[in-house]
Amino acid sequence: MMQVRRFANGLMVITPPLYRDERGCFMELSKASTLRALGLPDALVQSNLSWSKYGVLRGLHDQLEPYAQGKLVSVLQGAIWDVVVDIRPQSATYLSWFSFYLTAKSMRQLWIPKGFLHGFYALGQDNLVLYHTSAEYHASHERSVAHDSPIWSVPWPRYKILSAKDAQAPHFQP
Ligand SMILES: Cc1cn([C@H]2C[C@H](O)[C@@H](COP(=O)(O)OP(=O)(O)O[C@H]3O[C@@H](C)C(=O)[C@@H](O)[C@H]3O)O2)c(=O)[nH]c1=O
Repeated sequence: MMQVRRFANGLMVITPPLYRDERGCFMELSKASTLRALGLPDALVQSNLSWSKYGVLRGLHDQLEPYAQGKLVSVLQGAIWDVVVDIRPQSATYLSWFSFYLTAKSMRQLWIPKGFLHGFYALGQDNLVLYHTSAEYHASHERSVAHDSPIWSVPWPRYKILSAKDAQAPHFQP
């Protein structure tokens, strides 16, 4: 049975059923009718895969309207500490942050609705992250925000490897 844990309005951790047999196991990662039943957009129009070594911090990112993206995040190998910040001005949890351990072993998926900044810290040696998005990537609309903003004070590990873009990212202006 699928398990769903809901957090800030729309944010959820989904654990799809895992079918084991003598060969190994099987699971559905993304299915239109399941997404619809959960109230999520049933068209996830882009799939992305990133590989990160230990200590890589990607984020915090979002994409601006009209290309804002919901993201369904799964970890295929290794483990990440996933962090999201609610930047929906009308939300009861505006500017609050939430974090989740996602591992290949647990196969928990995180659904991040539009209106959240997203980032993660790679915990294993090899960390493969697959995520499906509800809108396509548009370089002109992507945004990087400083991960270490005093607004949310996320306790990131000290050791971190950032892209040049993320290292220079401006602080979020509420
Ligand atoms: C995200 C993305 C990047 N790219 C390109 C741009 C660049 O040359 C290269 C690496 O891009 P980035 O440095 O932005 O990759 P990365 O730092 O992994 O960006 C990702 O971070 C996580 C936290 C998210 O939430 C994603 O939405 C995305 O923003 O890949 C695409 O072609 N399509 C895409 O959808």
